[in-house]
Amino acid sequence: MPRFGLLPPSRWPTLRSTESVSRTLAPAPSIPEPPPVAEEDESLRDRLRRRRRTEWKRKQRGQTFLDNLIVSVRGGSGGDGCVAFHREKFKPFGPPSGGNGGRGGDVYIMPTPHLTTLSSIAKKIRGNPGGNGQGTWQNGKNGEPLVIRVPLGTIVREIPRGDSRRSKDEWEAEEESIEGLNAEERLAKNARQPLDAERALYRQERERRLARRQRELEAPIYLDLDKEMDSSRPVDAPLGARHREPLGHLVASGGAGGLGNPHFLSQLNRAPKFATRGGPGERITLALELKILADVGFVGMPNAGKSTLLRALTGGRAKSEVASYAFTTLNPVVGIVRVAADGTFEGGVRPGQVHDETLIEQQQERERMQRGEYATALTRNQTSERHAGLRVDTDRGGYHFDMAETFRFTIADNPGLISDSSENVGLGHSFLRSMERSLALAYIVDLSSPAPWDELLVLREELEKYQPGMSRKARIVIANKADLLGGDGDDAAVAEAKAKLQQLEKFVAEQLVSGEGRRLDVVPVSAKFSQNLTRVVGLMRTYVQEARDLLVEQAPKELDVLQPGPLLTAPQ
Ligand SMILES: Nc1nc2c(ncn2[C@@H]2O[C@H](COP(=O)(O)OP(=O)(O)OP(=O)(O)O)[C@@H](O)[C@H]2O)c(=O)[nH]1
Ligand SMILES: [Mg+2]
Repeated sequence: MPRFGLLPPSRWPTLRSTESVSRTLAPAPSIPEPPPVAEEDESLRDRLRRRRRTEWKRKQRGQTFLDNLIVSVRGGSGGDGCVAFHREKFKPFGPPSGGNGGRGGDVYIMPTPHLTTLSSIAKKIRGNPGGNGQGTWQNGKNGEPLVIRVPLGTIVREIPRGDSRRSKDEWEAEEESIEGLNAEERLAKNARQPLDAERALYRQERERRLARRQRELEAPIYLDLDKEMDSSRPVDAPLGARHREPLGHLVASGGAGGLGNPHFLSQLNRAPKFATRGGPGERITLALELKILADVGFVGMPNAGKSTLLRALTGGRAKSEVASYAFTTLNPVVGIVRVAADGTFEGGVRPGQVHDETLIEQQQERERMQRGEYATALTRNQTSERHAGLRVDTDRGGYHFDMAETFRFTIADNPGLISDSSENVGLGHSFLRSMERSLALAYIVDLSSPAPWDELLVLREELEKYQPGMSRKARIVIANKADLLGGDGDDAAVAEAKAKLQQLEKFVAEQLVSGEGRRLDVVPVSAKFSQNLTRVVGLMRTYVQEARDLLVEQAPKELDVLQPGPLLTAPQ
């Protein structure tokens, strides 16, 4: 409703007549047709639409996997000093007795193998504050150190000055807090007294900050945390010595504690009624980046069976979702392949195992539970001879691979790559970052599709678009779903399947080469029915072994340093 109260009635607007109303409702003059949208605009719009859909899909399932994170870290602030005077019977004016504040807690960063994602790390981390001082000369408690636990394979970088993602440092924050205040207000805000002790404290804090700025310029923090920190007790430690668990790398130290009022006792002031505040902790902004360390990375189109293969190779231990729709896998999943001396692997020890779609398997599991099969299954300490009454559960447990294992490597299942993934179509190709450090890549194609070789060209192109030269890491083409070919075993269908495989092999030999001009191996398998997987594991093992040997060869020879120099050699 318009408010006319403030206007004289002569200036009130007149109500519109019905005629004018009907005029406004008359059909609008026809708008000229917009010019036809250029084809490029159309494709751009299409790409944006797909990107939005991708992001929506990732959000819908919750962002449980995170491989890039910016955290702002602040050391704990020091506790404040206390103003107190000692009181005792028959001593009405005791000496000043305020305790000092405790030091703020330092913040450390430590890699741990128990995490696989950065999603559990808070974006703002603040160290524990030091306790305030109290009366009767009680000093405040020092803040407990805080350890930020990050997954193995995390790279920590300090964000440099001038980068917009960086949060303020101590000086900038202090400047901002006193902006627009006059000198008196500034003094009151900081409660700083022009005293010698106070000045000394201020100088100390200034020096600390200057040293930190210097360090920031000369050696910004860069940590490549791909090794677990050794927490074992040194063998030569004295008996009964206290063993401190490692805390990791120091990233932000806590602020100094404030001084209590006994510090300001002087000849002129016998009853100082002031103490100092604790100093603020260091502030730093860190960029964390997680690079998964999988030895072999899977690259394939959606629905090629990558997740099924991961489950088959790890004996169902790696839980990657399997379903018959595209983009089931949204984030990389890592699994471990354990191999015995005779070439058998953990996933292959139970013959006849079928790795079906996740929902179907869950349903089967539920039915098995309802039939009470788990209740009568053998536990790890029981054998079928001693407990003849119990049934041997062939599907679960019972077989322990630990004794037989002689070699292990990790494999990573990835979301599907499609043509134009580099333009953020599908799930994009940012997840390929996690494979940059893989020792080898495996192409997975669906052999039952009409032209599996076309998939290979797309995959190679997308890898190259992500990082030129990346496709040279590919060592093997796994032709999955071979069980769907060959019909019921009639000669014509088998001959057709063989011809298709030969065509694929020919294509690979002619078109694809990996690093050092090597030909890629082609292996037909059925991930669902665990067929021909021993061969795949054997080949992967050789790639991983070769790459690891190469790494050892290229690594700087640490032993050379230990060789005795001319001064250490025994006299002739
Ligand atoms: N017959 C047969 N079906 C298979 C085989 N491997 C996988 N499948 C089926 O193919 C479908 C897709 O399998 P997934 O393992 O989810 O495929 P993916 O490559 O991980 O797919 P995205 O995660 O979407 O990229 C599922 O229905 C599987 O049951 C196989 O060797 N034989
Ligand atoms: Mg998958």
